[in-house]
Amino acid sequence: MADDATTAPPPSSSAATAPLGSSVISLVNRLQDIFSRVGSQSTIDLPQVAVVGSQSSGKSSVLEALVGRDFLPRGNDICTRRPLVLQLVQTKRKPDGSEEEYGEFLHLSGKRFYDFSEIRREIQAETDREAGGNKGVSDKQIRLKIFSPNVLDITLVDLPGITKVPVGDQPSDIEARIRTMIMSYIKTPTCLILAVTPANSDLANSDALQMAGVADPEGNRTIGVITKLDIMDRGTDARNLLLGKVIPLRLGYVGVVNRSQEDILMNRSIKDALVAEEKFFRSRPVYSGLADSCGVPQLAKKLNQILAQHIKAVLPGLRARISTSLVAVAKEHASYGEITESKAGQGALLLNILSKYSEAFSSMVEGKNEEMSTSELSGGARIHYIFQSIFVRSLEEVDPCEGLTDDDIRTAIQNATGPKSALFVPEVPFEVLVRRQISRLLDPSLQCARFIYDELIKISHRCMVTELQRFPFLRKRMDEVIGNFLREGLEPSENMIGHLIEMEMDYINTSHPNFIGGSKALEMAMQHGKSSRVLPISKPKDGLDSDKGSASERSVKSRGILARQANGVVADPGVRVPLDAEKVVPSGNPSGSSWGISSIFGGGDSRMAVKDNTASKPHIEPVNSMEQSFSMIYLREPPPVLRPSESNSETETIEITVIKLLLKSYYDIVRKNVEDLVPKAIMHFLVNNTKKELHNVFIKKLYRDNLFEEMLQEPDEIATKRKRCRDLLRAYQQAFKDLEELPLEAETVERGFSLPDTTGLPKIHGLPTSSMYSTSSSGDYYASPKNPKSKRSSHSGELQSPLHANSDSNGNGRPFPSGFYPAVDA
Ligand SMILES: Nc1nc2c(ncn2[C@@H]2O[C@H](COP(=O)(O)OP(=O)(O)OP(=O)(O)O)[C@@H](O)[C@H]2O)c(=O)[nH]1
Repeated sequence: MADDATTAPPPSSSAATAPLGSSVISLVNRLQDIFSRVGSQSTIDLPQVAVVGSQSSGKSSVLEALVGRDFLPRGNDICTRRPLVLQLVQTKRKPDGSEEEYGEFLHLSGKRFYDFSEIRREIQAETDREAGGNKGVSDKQIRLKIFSPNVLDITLVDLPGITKVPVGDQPSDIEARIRTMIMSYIKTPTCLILAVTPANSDLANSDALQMAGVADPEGNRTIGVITKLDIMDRGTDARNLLLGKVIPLRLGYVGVVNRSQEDILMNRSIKDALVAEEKFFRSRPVYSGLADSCGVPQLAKKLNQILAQHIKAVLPGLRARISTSLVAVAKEHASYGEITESKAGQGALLLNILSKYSEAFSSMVEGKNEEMSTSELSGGARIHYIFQSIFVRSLEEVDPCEGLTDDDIRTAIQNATGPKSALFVPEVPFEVLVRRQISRLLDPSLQCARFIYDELIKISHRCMVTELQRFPFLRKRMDEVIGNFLREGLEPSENMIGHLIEMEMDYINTSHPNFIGGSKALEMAMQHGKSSRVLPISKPKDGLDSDKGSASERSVKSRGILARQANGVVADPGVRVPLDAEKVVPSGNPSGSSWGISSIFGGGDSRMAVKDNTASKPHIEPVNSMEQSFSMIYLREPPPVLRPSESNSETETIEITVIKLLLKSYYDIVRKNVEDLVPKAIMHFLVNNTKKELHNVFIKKLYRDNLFEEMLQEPDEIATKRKRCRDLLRAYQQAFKDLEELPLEAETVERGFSLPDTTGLPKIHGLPTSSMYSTSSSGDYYASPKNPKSKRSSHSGELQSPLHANSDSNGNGRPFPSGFYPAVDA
């Protein structure tokens, strides 16, 4: 009975010899514990095991013996005709300690098979459904899961045997088909190959070894299994085969004796079969000294060692992963900081945050931020970009005469002369027009300040994002304070910009050394006029409007460029103004010492010269006034809206050109000033002032005893996160420590020692490892059990499976459920 078994002495040596389940299960369980503690779903992927061999070589029997269950259809007439993928899934023991083992097919998902003979029947039925009832073979898998707390999460694959001659419904190329199917499984580098060859056939003709040799030429994952040692020809034995003297195999061979067809018919249990197997080897002196190559438990041990080796190989990767996560969790934990209860502590914390924030703000503006982006411009670099690439460039692109048509200029000129016919190109229209153009600089300058303000707001949002996550109230208050402060800083910058533009508009400094001056402008306009007469189609380089160039051709070659016609009256083309402008206008610059509008045209002297000349201007009479009429003369009504004369005299063209030249020249001076001073004003009043004063402002507004509590208030969510993070951190630290110890354990398993603490099994001694997968052993597999007639060995049911652990996770010996391993009274 089950209880008897718990107290029973160690089982017979065959059952106790490092069963595949026990030692590796313990390792895997510890790993899974580690993963579950850190909340990770990941686990290690164990390699799958596939059995290959020719038909009826005993593949299913080997697999069954390893699993310890009767559930596969076996027999001379019953073949494996579809790949059976058998997934062993470890389940948790129930809280009351009882356990449940069952099978479930993928094609009947949800239906649990607690009776394993029913599983066998379903495999047969499902095979027939797909492959037909007459020996047909299909590569469509049957997927079966066995759930048990005593198994390892491992996948075993039972494959159809290789046949040469088609029988029943089998196609003519049956051999090639089966080989392709087998190869698709065993070529996977993580597949362990059990190459099964019956001892009563020639090893040199072994299909299993031939295929395994192709799939695994290095022999790193192939174990040779020799079955049917019991039915070899009398006088022959498999000693040389097992020693690898016939065909050497890196991982060696294991000879097994499975149940014969007769045993199956007589319902001989696996357990009895294993006992019989042990007896067989013990009774054959020829196999003495080959302990590690004989018997199903030895095969299980070999697999054990390979799995342990595999686990050991993946451990460094797992450790690296845990270590990476550990660092990330530690960082996150640090970001939540510690809870500060005392007033003094809170004050210090707040002060620290405010100072750090102000420093971070300055660093970002100055480009000294440690976490500077390499993918885009940020902080101060964006400010520079706004000044230079947006503001300055946009101003440079502005045409000083934009929005000013020749008509506008003409109107301005005519308006400025008032009721008189002006004698000169007046300064007034220039001033009016230049002011109008300067005023256009105000908007982009204010806009520039706004842009910088926006940038500073953005910078402020990027400061201490992670650190302030835990203090959303403080963050909100800080955002308010800095927002207000920046707005306050924007005002003086905008005022300053307003003043700068007003200053420029208020005093038009025509004595500026870079200003072209009236005389020069006139000279250039004259040259321009001349050249446009010579080359009427050529466009002036300076981009000045030359559309009146051809008009000047039509007009009289008046030299009286400074003389004005009456508004709206077409001058007599025959009348000449005997004024040589070149004489009037000095070619050099006007004396720089003379300030004021009057100096546009080169100072008092030239002005006088103009006056003198204009004094000799002849009286201009309209042509029609010469006609005498005796009838009443009616004047036509003046129109309500008067436009300037449409006449395009050369004089006017030159005047317009002069005005444009003056405008452009002066506008350039102002533009340079604005380009220079606006960024300076913004930097001074907004940017630098914020940098300098931010910390003080924070202290003034936020550092108040009565506000500490409120501002350092953490949302519940942060407290929860901190706690979760702390727990996780501890779990990771423990996991990391545990993982450091595991390779030693894996090594123990690999060497064939059972684990001292969890398996509850007797130790198997003396299994030196000569190579990676070496299984050479001096352990005496055949050592007689001390008490062969123990209660446990008297179970008439199936023997404890080598793939099953015989202990629970606490290391206490625990029998398998009586349902599966029924105990029969001795
Ligand atoms: N005497 C004896 N019979 C064995 C041994 N191994 C297998 N048999 C018998 O050989 C027959 C075929 O065994 P299976 O385990 O079904 O062989 P298989 O390789 O799975 O067969 P297929 O799936 O048809 O390829 C069965 O009757 C088994 O009882 C053995 O070691 N000794």
